[in-house]
Amino acid sequence: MPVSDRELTQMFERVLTLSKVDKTQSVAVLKSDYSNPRIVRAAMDAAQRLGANVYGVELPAFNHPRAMGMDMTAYCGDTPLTGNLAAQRALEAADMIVDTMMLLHSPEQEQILKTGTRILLAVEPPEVLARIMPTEEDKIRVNAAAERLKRAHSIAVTSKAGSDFRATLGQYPTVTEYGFADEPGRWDHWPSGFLFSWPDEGSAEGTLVLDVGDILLPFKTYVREKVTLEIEEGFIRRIHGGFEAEYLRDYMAYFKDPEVYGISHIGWGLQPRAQWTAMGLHDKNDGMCMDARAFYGNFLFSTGPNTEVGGSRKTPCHMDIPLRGCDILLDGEPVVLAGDVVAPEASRA
Ligand SMILES: O=c1ccc(O)c[nH]1
Ligand SMILES: [Fe+2]
Repeated sequence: MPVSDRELTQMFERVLTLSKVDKTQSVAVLKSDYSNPRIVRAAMDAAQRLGANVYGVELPAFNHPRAMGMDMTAYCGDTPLTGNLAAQRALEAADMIVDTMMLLHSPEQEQILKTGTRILLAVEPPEVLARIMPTEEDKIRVNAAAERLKRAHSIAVTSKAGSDFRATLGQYPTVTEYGFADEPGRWDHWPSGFLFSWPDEGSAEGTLVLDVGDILLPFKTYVREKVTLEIEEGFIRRIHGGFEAEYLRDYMAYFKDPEVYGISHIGWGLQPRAQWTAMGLHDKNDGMCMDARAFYGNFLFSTGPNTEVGGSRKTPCHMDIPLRGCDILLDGEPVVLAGDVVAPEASRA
């Protein structure tokens, strides 16, 4: 249901407080032509009400002629910040950035975070921001799961639909998303509530079956007939099934870049307030549908870039694909069984 501007400002005050914004801090609000002006204004007002030094950085929109669709995750890597070193310096000067235009999966985001600046992404509709307000409990649960993922050497994912996927882990860090950026150099996304890492390069193997009801982002579609992905040495080698398989093959082939078939972040959802059904109640241009990435007990895998963790795969095509009903085992020990979180106990809602 609609959220008032006053409520949106109060929500930002809460989330910026969780992000340790106070009168000792400087906050840059990063925006572009397509930013939601209500979110920009609420972030500026809230940061100022918390006593921070606030400033705006506005970048002309970046349009790549080959990008399709309005979802900001559909074309990754180059952003309105790419090549604008003066603006990047202005952003690095801040203690914290509220990003209303999406730097995610860009090398510039990594460079900014390395200076100790915190970044909070906030691009979802205000109604979604309200329904999935971050809490300290979310952070405790996600971090409990991260303690387990950090020490995992292998992941195996199976499902009744026929998924039988494995990879080794350890080459890349564990990334947590709990909805506020409270530590130096931390990136987070409001709303969220999940965690992931990347498979060791070349180690992802097996089959992932998208069953009826699983989700394809940024298409924002629920799968209606099974799609089977065959993965060898870290890359998707074959995609077969019916219409959705053909659509996915055609979309990925459009980028004419072999790196689009690389497996990107893999992890699982821990947000009970995110709903599998929410995507069906929104238009395709209503944000990027974080409900689908964060819903409790999903197995979220993705394809394409690994720049977020210093990898060299900077391909613009990024698919986020959450599956339901999977078993996820780390070093042979279950964390999710049949789409329900079973361990660690402190991560269960
Ligand atoms: O929060 C996000 C959003 C998109 C993505 O690819 C990862 N995490
Ligand atoms: Fe992703």
